[in-house]
Amino acid sequence: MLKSLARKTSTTGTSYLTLRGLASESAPDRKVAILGAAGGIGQPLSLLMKLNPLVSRLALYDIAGTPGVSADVSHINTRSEVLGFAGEEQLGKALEGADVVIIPAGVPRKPGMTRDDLFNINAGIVTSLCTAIAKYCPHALINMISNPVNSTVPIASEVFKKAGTYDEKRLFGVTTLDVVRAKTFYAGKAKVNVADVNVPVVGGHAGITILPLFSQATPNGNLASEEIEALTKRTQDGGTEVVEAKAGKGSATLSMAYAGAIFADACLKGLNGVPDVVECSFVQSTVTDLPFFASKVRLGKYGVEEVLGLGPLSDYEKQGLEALKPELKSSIEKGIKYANAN
Ligand SMILES: NC(=O)C1=CN([C@@H]2O[C@H](COP(=O)(O)OP(=O)(O)OC[C@H]3O[C@@H](n4cnc5c(N)ncnc54)[C@H](O)[C@@H]3O)[C@@H](O)[C@H]2O)C=CC1
Ligand SMILES: O=C([O-])CC(=O)C(=O)O
Repeated sequence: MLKSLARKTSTTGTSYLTLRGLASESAPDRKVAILGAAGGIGQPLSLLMKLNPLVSRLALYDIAGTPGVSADVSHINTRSEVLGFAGEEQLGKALEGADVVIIPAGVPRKPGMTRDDLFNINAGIVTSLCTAIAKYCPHALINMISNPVNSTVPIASEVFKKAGTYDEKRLFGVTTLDVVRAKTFYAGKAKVNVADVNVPVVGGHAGITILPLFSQATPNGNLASEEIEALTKRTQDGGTEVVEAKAGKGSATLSMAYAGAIFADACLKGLNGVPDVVECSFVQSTVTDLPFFASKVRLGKYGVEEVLGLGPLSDYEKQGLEALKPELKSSIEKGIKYANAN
């Protein structure tokens, strides 16, 4: 029986994903919309959000397939009411009143592709969805999963600016899967309990732009520098590892749904006034000279409460930081340029 699967999940160890399946009488009403809910990520993410007692209404939107997903998920005896919406004419209804909008809509990679190879298709999808968000729920917190995150988040910011609704505190690129992987790989190598591990991951969400800060990992595993380098590379290539293993059938979906559920849960806790909710996320930032950057973020009643600094870096991490900047800068600029040309 799914009685309690409470798990320690945050970078700081203060936030929990509680899958208790119990209605929470005292939690305020919160509507969560998932755009792309019939997809590989969307379906398990819909399930996990249905298990979250902080959600009172769950809107599942996709271009097709959502009536089935929502009928299925709606039979689960947890707090939230589930509604399915299919096709663009129902998008407004799916979004109206949403507190958090999670976006796993778009095409995934196949072997041999980079995340940037998804740009041409996903940029258009994200633009149309964000245009609707600006109209129907301009104050919602946006959790952007669609790749390439390093460009889709800047695209979303420009769409919102054009619509006059941009609030940098409410736009998040979901990089939680990088943290989830870094924790798992570190725990395996350091032989420590994975539930106790915290590792910040900063930068962006593609290849070398993913920079895990193992020098700050807790508990201290006393790993050799070659082990840290191998763990860094494995974290950076974690997505590709899954793409290759799936051999043409898509990219990470189940681990991504888990990561997306953790991040959305943290957003809801922040909105509800839970103190000290900290997760890594790709947000508008002044931590480096780049306009968007992933780092630890404190979540609050209005979204980002504080973007936290990087903390002390090892020489290896300092090199990694300098090495990632040109690629991240050009992905950000590509997104901004696209949004302004469309
Ligand atoms: N941020 C991250 O860490 C990760 C991001 N991703 C990204 O998430 C995205 C989705 O991946 P999967 O779920 O595996 O793909 P999928 O192809 O299984 O599902 C995508 C869903 O989006 C829907 N969709 C397409 N256009 C839409 C639109 N205009 N409005 C609403 N829905 C629309 C499709 O109908 C489909 O159901 C990909 O871009 C992938 O690269 C995947 C894993 C990790
Ligand atoms: O690798 C991909 O294309 C999907 C993704 O972003 C990840 O798994 O981190």
